[in-house]
Amino acid sequence: MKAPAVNRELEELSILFELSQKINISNDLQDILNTILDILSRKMGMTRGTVTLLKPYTDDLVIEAAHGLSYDAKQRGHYKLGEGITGKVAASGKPMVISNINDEPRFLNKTKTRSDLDKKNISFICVPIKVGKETIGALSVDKLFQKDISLDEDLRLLTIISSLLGQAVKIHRAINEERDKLRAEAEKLRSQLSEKFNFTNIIGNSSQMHDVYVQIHQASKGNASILIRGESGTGKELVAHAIHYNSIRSAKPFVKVNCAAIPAELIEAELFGHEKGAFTGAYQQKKGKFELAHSGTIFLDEVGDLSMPTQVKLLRVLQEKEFERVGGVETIKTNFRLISATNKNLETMVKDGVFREDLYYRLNVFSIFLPPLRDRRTDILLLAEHFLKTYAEENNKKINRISTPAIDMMMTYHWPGNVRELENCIERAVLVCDGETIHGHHLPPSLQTSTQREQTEDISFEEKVATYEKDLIIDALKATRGNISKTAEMLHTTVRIVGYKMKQYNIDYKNYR
Ligand SMILES: Nc1ncnc2c1ncn2[C@@H]1O[C@H](COP(=O)(O)OP(=O)(O)OP(=O)(O)O)[C@@H](O)[C@H]1O
Repeated sequence: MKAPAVNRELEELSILFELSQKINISNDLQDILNTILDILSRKMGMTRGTVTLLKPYTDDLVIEAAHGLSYDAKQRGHYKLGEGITGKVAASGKPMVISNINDEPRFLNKTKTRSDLDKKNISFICVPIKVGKETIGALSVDKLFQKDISLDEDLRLLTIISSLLGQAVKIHRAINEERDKLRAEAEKLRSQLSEKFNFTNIIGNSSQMHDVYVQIHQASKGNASILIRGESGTGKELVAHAIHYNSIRSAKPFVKVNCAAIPAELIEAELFGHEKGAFTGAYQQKKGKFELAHSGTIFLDEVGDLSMPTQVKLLRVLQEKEFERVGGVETIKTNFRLISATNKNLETMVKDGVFREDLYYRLNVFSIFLPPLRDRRTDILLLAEHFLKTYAEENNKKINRISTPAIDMMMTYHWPGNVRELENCIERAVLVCDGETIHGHHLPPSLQTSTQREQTEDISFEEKVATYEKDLIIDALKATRGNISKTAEMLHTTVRIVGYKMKQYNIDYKNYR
């Protein structure tokens, strides 16, 4: 059998090892503090552990974490520097040990968690938490008073732990300061930019977005046709709006046509209008989008989805600025500005003979590219906080923070559905969150990274392949906004196979619209 002293040393070593590991892997200070107090209680019989920290630039001490204290008791735990034992330790930077708190008049018992009966047998140890020479708080614990056991060993262990804790607080404060600095800097730049360009609803401070702002500014000054490119959900429509509302046409109509959503046989009537009786169901004359956009801007979204015959007609309108309604003979002249957008590779389509080269040049006089969100990660936090504010207000909820682990999950995710997916993700998180902070578990399962999954699940080869297959399909559905034939195209497979796999994995395409 090992001697008690050896046992104690082993126990201390294992505690210190467990703690330093926790500090190494976690960025979440609350998590670290709770773990420390939990280990002290579990392994050393130290109950009611409390970490009290000085609020920066004040002499107020506030309970940051407490083991075995209710929420109300924690709220009562406010001290002034120098007040009570905790306040004295924080003020002097020296530890205090009280073998029996019943004999100690300075013991304030502010949290009111010990009854008089309890107090009889309790010792109290409080050590300062320091960063360098500065004392930033105190760590205290209760221990059952035992006549024959010296408290010196506990004091020594707590002093080591509090120095580890000091390091963790220091790192945490440095990260927060850095983040606040970046946020303030981003806010400053954003307001400078929005003063200059007034694109208040477009969020993003990455260098790529700065290029986009400059291009929007240039585009809105002229009258040339603009082609906006980028994956689905990157903000192409937002940019089209910004160009229009910053141009001299801003007081005139902005007319949007989603070329992919209108059936091929109706697109011409939609664009150019029709006369009464032009086809079955044409009960009266109807103006087309080009006519409605007179003096304003027409925005052709998903222009890569236009059929060849419609492309020919569109080309004529762009060249001559005139057209006839379907079934009509009168030539209508309009003055519009054209902005179009696509997530397709038009150059390849031209090469493949499915998109007219002359139309391509007409559309692409000035092009603006919106980079995918995964290529401008510095915008993720800014966008997430913007959406958090919007949806918290909309849902009357007081959520004002996103936890560090949740931020890490968002920063490492690849966002196949881009900003739209991030927006949906935050909207959902706000709905399911019932506190003041968005945590990792409020985010959708797709944000759990594959490494996290591998760590938690010991799964077979077949299951891994199935997970990969499922992820591929879901990513493609997000990128195509739930369009099955485009998903099949993107994955170089058939609609039948996608349909079969969706059934197999219980995936509903409607969730990605
Ligand atoms: N930079 C941004 N700042 C704020 N919101 C954004 C930004 N980019 C996109 N969004 C929001 O994300 C959603 C999708 O944006 P939008 O519809 O403009 O994308 P899109 O590229 O036109 O997508 P699609 O190609 O699928 O039509 C919208 O709700 C939009 O407001």
